[in-house]
Amino acid sequence: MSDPSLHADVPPSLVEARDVRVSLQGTEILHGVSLRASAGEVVALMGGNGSGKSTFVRGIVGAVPIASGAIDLFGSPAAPLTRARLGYVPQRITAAGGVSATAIEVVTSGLLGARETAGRTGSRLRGLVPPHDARARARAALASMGVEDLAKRDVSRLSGGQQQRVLIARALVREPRLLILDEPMAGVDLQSQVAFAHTLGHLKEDGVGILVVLHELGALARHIDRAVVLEQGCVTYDGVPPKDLGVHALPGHDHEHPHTDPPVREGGSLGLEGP
Ligand SMILES: Nc1ncnc2c1ncn2[C@@H]1O[C@H](COP(=O)(O)OP(=O)(O)OP(=O)(O)O)[C@@H](O)[C@H]1O
Repeated sequence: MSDPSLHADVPPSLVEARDVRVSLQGTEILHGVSLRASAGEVVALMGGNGSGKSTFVRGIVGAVPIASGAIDLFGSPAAPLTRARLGYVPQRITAAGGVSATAIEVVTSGLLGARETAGRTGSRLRGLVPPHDARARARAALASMGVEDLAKRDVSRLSGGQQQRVLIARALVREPRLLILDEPMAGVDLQSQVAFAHTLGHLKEDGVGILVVLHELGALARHIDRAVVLEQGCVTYDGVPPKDLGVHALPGHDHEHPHTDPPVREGGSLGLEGP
């Protein structure tokens, strides 16, 4: 990494990926992707289906190996210990996985393995048992997602959108400095999206860095500082988020269905620049 003192105006990054390549089953999926997010910054990772968004965030969290390049988390090379400090909500998984568990149990489980649990510094049990205030923290996390009333419900019987909110609460309960969300709004109704946008605003004010995979900026638009667009495993845009545009404006989008979005501009421009 370059000497930060040489760039005093650039805030230190919570995540910095440089020239990341990932191959899956013999095919290179990411062809040198770079991205950074700093404290208090919300970065939207956008792009058409199959452009590599999930593969990239899975590379950051260590779910797929990177073939080359580098990923720093909290200023150090990514490693299991540094990865344990981030909050991650993967794309479209069911909360319970067939196991019967209440929403509050699912959220409390987010505190297991966390290295920064309050009150247990130095304990051999640190990270292996939930902290004493786990249930109160889990309830607060559920409340921040507007689903406190679901605390005692079996997650396997919740709707997809409700499960998604419980999973976001599970990531939030660790109070991570960096939150990585893969399409958190998928299957979530508009009212809940607006509630989550408020939560996101508070997290941002608290200095949390957020990397969020989105197809549309939607309810989160006003909190997004920067958009990074992937196309076929390459970054084709990194800058000011587009206003009122979503994946329809991206070059990789399949334009078979009718809609009223502005056309993609000629000459390699993505039509994503601000107004
Ligand atoms: N385990 C895997 N093995 C082989 N190829 C894979 C695997 N996972 C993903 N891919 C391929 O990698 C490419 C990128 O997939 P990825 O899921 O990262 O895209 P995405 O941008 O997240 O798409 P979407 O918007 O549909 O979620 C696709 O061509 C996909 O088929």
